Amino acid sequence: MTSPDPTAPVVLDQVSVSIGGRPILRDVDLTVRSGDMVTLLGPNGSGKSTLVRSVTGLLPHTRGTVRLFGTPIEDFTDWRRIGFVPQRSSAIGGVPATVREVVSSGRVGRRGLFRPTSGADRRAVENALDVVGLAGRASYGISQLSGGQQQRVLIARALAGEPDLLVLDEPTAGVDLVNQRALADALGRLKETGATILLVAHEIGPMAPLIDRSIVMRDGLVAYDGPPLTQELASHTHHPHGHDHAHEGPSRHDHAPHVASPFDLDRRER
Ligand SMILES: Nc1ncnc2c1ncn2[C@@H]1O[C@H](COP(=O)(O)OP(=O)(O)OP(=O)(O)O)[C@@H](O)[C@H]1O
Repeated sequence: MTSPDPTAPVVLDQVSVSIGGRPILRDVDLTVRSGDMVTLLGPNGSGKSTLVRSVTGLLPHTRGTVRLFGTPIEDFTDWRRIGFVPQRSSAIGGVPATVREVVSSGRVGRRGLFRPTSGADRRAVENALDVVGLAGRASYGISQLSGGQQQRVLIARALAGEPDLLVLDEPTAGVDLVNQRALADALGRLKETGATILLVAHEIGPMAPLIDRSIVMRDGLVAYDGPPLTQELASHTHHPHGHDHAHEGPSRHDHAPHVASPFDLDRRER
């Protein structure tokens, strides 16, 4: 379900990505429209993380065009508009910082590196901590938190930047229902501000009512692009031909536990 709008938050036009000469994404066409929450589903290794890493500028594409808000990614500089929550990683536990410090680092793009924090910065940080339910733990060291709480810190960090586009890579993997509900709440509130959300997800759970559209990846191709799939539909339907494109019905979703990706504190360094 692509839109012709070239200024949409995310537009991929015939995008291919190869890693070490091996094709990982193949001729992907995709548009994420403004204000939509889109879930990216698909089996283990189908290319979901590769796609979001391309969209967030972490991984160069080898062919095609990636546009963010109408600008080819090579020329895109307004990174403060983009928030990214990487796959959960134990690496964050080793960061010697408090919860508030990590969340505040999400404001750097908004205020500039050496500018003093403003009232708006402090409010955004407190609000983000509140939304993920960690206001009471703001002065804790990151390593004192559980894995699910650390994931919420990363989400708060992205929320503090008040992004127009938030990209999350499996934020609910291994996260209990309480944390999943907190995340759904946070995303719902972000969505109300008009933000666009692209979410790689295995567990849809409490986020289901927020979802506008689902995309299913298979072998580096888009196998389905259409109305939201329920967890059940996504796991019981099958596209025998990987090359088949959107609008033909849902695809089988046989996700296995994810491959961890490195924790990237600053994706803007590239
Ligand atoms: N840095 C890398 N070097 C080599 N191969 C890679 C690299 N990153 C990803 N791949 C390969 O690309 C393919 C797609 O991986 P990707 O992580 O994008 O899939 P995914 O759909 O996100 O999977 P998962 O659900 O397990 O996270 C896999 O076969 C993976 O092994």
